[in-house]
Amino acid sequence: MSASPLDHAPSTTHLSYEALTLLLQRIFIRQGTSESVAQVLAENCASAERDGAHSHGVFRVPGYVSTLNSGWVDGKAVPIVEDVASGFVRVDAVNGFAQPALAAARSLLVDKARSAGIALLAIHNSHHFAALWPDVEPFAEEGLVALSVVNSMTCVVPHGADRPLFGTNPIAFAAPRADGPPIVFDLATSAIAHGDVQIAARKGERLPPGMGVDSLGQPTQDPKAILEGGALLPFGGHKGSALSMMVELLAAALTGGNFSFEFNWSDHPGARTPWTGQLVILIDPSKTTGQNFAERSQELVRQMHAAGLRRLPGDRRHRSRAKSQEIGIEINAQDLKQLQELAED
Ligand SMILES: NC(=O)C1=CN([C@@H]2O[C@H](COP(=O)(O)OP(=O)(O)OC[C@H]3O[C@@H](n4cnc5c(N)ncnc54)[C@H](OP(=O)(O)O)[C@@H]3O)[C@@H](O)[C@H]2O)C=CC1
Ligand SMILES: O=C(O)C1=NCCCC1
Repeated sequence: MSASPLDHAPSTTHLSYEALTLLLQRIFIRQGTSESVAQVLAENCASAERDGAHSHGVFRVPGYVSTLNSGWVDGKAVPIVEDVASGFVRVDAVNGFAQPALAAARSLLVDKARSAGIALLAIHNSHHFAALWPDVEPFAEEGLVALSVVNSMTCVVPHGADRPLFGTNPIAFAAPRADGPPIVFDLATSAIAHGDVQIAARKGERLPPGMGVDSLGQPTQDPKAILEGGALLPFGGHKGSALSMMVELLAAALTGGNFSFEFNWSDHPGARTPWTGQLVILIDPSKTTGQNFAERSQELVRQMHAAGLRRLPGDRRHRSRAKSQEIGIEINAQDLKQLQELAED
């Protein structure tokens, strides 16, 4: 059999952050979003891929596309920002994505945090399909402490319960420090993110023990059994379960958004984005003790390293970011072809 030219085609390729963002922008516009929404989603998705956050990078694009095509989310929604009180901002995302809602409220929120010392943003009627750290990291780069929570869709069995109720409900935190990038962590309150279960299923890999149960409620390491009628478990038993419950309360009950179990997308085949809420809290640390917070957080990091810690949350992302900036963002050639097709569809 003679060799096909494809036999020699590279299996991966590298794109600059700008080129990937432009490609993603074209896809989102092509699939029915406004230019401004496309820009926010494209930057978010390209940042995730650049930082090696693969469960929420280009892997998510087909899900965005099928959701937009299903009519479940409004890709052209214009968020309504309400200045409700000295430290409170409320946004109705009008059935659009959460990140454009955050972008619309951002400058008002930062002004309030700087003047009152603390400010709270409650977003409802919103869809979040992404990693949460891009929502908080930029605030810490401006010297603010930021905390955000978002709830997702029912797929996690609360500790001690018989059936799924909670979402995978991530918590993201960012704080400035003196001699380095902000300290950032961003974690699902489930034992594993739903996206990582999908990726494992696609690759035919088994999961570590303790991540989920099958349709009979029995422990399983088979990602397909979790996705097809099974469910995830919270991380850390009752502790992760309590945090997940807190996320439901803060991201949904407090904002006016849906709990993870409250929306029904069955009339929209292809819909993948949870229709929930998001809370963001900003604190201006200069208003609290008068001490230099960034020096204090740097001291904590110094002591953690002195205690033998080799990896801070966020270190892996920053290594991936630095590599991507040097050689470009690595994209699987098949994925790139699919993205190009979606941009021209
Ligand atoms: N929109 C939504 O509804 C949802 C989004 N998600 C997203 O899924 C993503 C993945 O979540 P999850 O799987 O829980 O994340 P991980 O378990 O991979 O990582 C959680 C955090 O811990 C850090 N970390 C991981 N391993 C170590 C280690 N060995 N030492 C020190 N720090 C470590 C990570 O830093 P680093 O990044 O540097 O590895 C990260 O900040 C998140 O971005 C989350 O926002 C999840 C659920 C729902
Ligand atoms: O990975 C997850 O878990 C989720 N990510 C995006 C929104 C749905 C849940």
